[in-house]
Amino acid sequence: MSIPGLGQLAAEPAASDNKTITLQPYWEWRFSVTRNASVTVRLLSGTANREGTELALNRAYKFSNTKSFIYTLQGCTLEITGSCENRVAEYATPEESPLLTYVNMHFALQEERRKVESNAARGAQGPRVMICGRENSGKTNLARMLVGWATRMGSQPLMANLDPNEGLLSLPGTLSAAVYGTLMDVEEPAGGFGIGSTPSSGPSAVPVKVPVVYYYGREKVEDDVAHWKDLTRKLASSVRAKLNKDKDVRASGAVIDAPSFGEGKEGLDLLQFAITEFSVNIVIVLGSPQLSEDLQRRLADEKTPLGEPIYVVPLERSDGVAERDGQFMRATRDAAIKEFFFGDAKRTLSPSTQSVGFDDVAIFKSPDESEAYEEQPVLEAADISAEMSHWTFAVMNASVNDPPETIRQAPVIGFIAIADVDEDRRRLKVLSPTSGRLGNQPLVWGRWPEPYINLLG
Ligand SMILES: Nc1ncnc2c1ncn2[C@@H]1O[C@H](COP(=O)(O)OP(=O)(O)OP(=O)(O)O)[C@@H](O)[C@H]1O
Repeated sequence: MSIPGLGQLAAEPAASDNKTITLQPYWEWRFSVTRNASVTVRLLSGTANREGTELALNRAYKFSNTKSFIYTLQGCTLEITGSCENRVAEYATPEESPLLTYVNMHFALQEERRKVESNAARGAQGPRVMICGRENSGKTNLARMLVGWATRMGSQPLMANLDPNEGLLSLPGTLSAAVYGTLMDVEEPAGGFGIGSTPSSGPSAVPVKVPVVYYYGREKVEDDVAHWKDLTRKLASSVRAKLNKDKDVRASGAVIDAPSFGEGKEGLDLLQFAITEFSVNIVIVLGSPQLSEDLQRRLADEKTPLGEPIYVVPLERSDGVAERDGQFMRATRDAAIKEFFFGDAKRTLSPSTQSVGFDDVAIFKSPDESEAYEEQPVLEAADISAEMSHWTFAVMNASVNDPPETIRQAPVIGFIAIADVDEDRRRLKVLSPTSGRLGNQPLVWGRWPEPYINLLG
């Protein structure tokens, strides 16, 4: 797709020296940096944002293993140090940038929030917005921008992620939600579940957000639709409880990042299911006219439980959205898991390593695929084996004596990893963010993400 006015600057394969670039309002500096490289960005003048969060003047921000962009609404000068593919996206006027439509959307939402503020004590709710679109349409980015901008204006929206492929303040393979009453982290807005939910040994520059997390343990919604629907229902109910309990959050509403479904009937059914569960009243569709039309048709006569109509708003997909191949996604997952246990350059964590007897833990897994097709899959006790080495396990907020379905749908307290299995001595080496005993909590062994890294190696 070509956008009129977009200066097609050739991508620079690698810039290994310092350079200074000046961006006009609504221009973007797009960059892609590999796992083994890093790039440092410093804002020298003007204002600049990454996702919804402003960069501080003269502070060095370091990025690695990411494809992203820094944009400016007022114009800025950036100093770039390091090696990465990058380019400047120029627009002759702000109207030609998709960002302007996103900013306008934000102001429309802010206006809705302002309107309900005075009635929030009587149950009025701010907008519940779901962002839909195909793969790589920029959904997650837009969700983060809308939440970041709202936070900056004093709102406290909830953000929820229904796409198990990427974790929000959590590990991949989960569905989660959290209130954003404060800033996101410019360098890694996705990180933090381990730090937020467990005592950490390092200080955090950005206030901690404690998410509610459910464990799906698979990559795609299609892998186990019934389970995804159960967890989506659970997450929606947690979100509802939060909106009911806190009037500031209620006035701010929620932003929900939907999974990328195809345009077929099943995808539409699942989107409609999530829209109903979360009482969504604004559906943003990024770059997919067919999906917008189909949703518009389906939702035309629907109302939320508060009696509101459901609006479908088609928005343009930015041509800057980057393709991320399997290798890149795997590196991102590895980094998220490693960061959960060990922290990052800014916050080093010291996980504990415990030796635990086979009989002191209760591990559950879903039955094999073949059985799962026959009937609704439930959990079954798993025999401990060397195969479990290097996998992560969800620690569930349930008792080992609870029925399997209760365990499977319980909220997650945290994660542990099995570093080593000694079958002869019947002992496990367990890596945990905290030093407390594992206790009576059941552990669930998902099927994804697979262990790619040796966490102790
Ligand atoms: N304007 C842009 N310039 C450069 N990179 C961008 C831009 N917009 C988004 N990206 C990057 O493109 C990638 C995909 O974007 P994003 O995750 O928002 O898409 P998505 O639709 O949520 O993807 P998924 O298919 O995983 O659901 C991300 O790495 C994101 O940072």
